[in-house]
Amino acid sequence: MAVYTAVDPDDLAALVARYDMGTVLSCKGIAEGVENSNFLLETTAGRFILTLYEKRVQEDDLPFFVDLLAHLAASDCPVPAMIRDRDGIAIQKISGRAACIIQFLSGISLTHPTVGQSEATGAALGTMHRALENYNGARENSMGHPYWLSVAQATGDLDAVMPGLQAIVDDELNYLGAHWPTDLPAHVIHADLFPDNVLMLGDEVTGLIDFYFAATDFRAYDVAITHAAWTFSDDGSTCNADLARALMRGYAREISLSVAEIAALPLLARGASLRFLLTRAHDWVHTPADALVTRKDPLPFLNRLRRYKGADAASLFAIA
Ligand SMILES: Nc1ncnc2c1ncn2[C@@H]1O[C@H](COP(=O)(O)OP(=O)(O)O)[C@@H](O)[C@H]1O
Ligand SMILES: N[C@@H](CCOP(=O)(O)O)C(=O)O
Repeated sequence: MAVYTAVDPDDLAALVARYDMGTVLSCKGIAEGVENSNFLLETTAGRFILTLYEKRVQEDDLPFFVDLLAHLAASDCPVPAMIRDRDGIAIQKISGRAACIIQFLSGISLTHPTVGQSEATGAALGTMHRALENYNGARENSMGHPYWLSVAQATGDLDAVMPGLQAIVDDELNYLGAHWPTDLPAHVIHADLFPDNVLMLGDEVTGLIDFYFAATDFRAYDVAITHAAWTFSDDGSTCNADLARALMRGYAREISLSVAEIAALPLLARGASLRFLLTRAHDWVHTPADALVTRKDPLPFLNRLRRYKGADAASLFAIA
């Protein structure tokens, strides 16, 4: 369960009173997620999500996220609104944290997607990218190479996760630093489209959520992240070719990646694997003992990294 910060009932009642959403009936911590504190808030007007922003979300970035979600909703993407109070304010404060009340979307967070769900998600990612091609907003990727370096330089953390991990990560950082592309098509991307951030009913995508890592980066990097997140066994050792083809097929219905983008996918997927390996490794060592959260195992992303380094990695991105 991800609840790092508790909410006082009187403070919550005062917050809800700022909105036209009746009065509080219940507010329960949500089991999924690792980044922010999330609550299912029920009022006499319905269900909402209350999110308190924790360490990796900067308060200054919140207006960008409010605008991004409004842009995507206006482009018919199934994203939740960050709801404004009677004074037009979406970004609030509670328990000393920046917080938002967010539209509740129906659908189920997936753990083990089917081929049909993978294809639908590829298409939803492509539709979202088309909606973002001409979006004016921009945000530097706070989870990009400088962040990777900062985690790798935190003495002892990586070898505390697994002896020898530091050397593997250092080698990979050197390789990716020397070979990372510079001129692929870029715009704001989701950058964390894991199965638990896609709500689905059957094969229909009913919600794309959790945009708090959204940033300006290569669209093909978003495809690589989604590939890494959706198409592997739990331990990260095996890529399921059916899920991978379905994801790529769905995306290709909406966007034709260029030859250069397709060629870059294995390398970008190595970067994606390193990014989640490093954030998970950092959290493995540093998550407070009293936080109500289930830490995520970093090592399945080391296994993905190994798979994407394989000589046949390009075949993992085939469409048919
Ligand atoms: N707008 C929403 N509608 C319905 N459920 C949501 C919504 N936002 C979050 N959730 C639920 O809360 C869980 C955690 O949210 P998420 O944003 O992924 O957390 P974190 O910010 O920690 O990454 C999701 O897996 C989902 O079950
Ligand atoms: N998706 C990332 C970290 C964020 O997880 P979330 O469940 O809070 O969206 C990972 O799996 O490492």
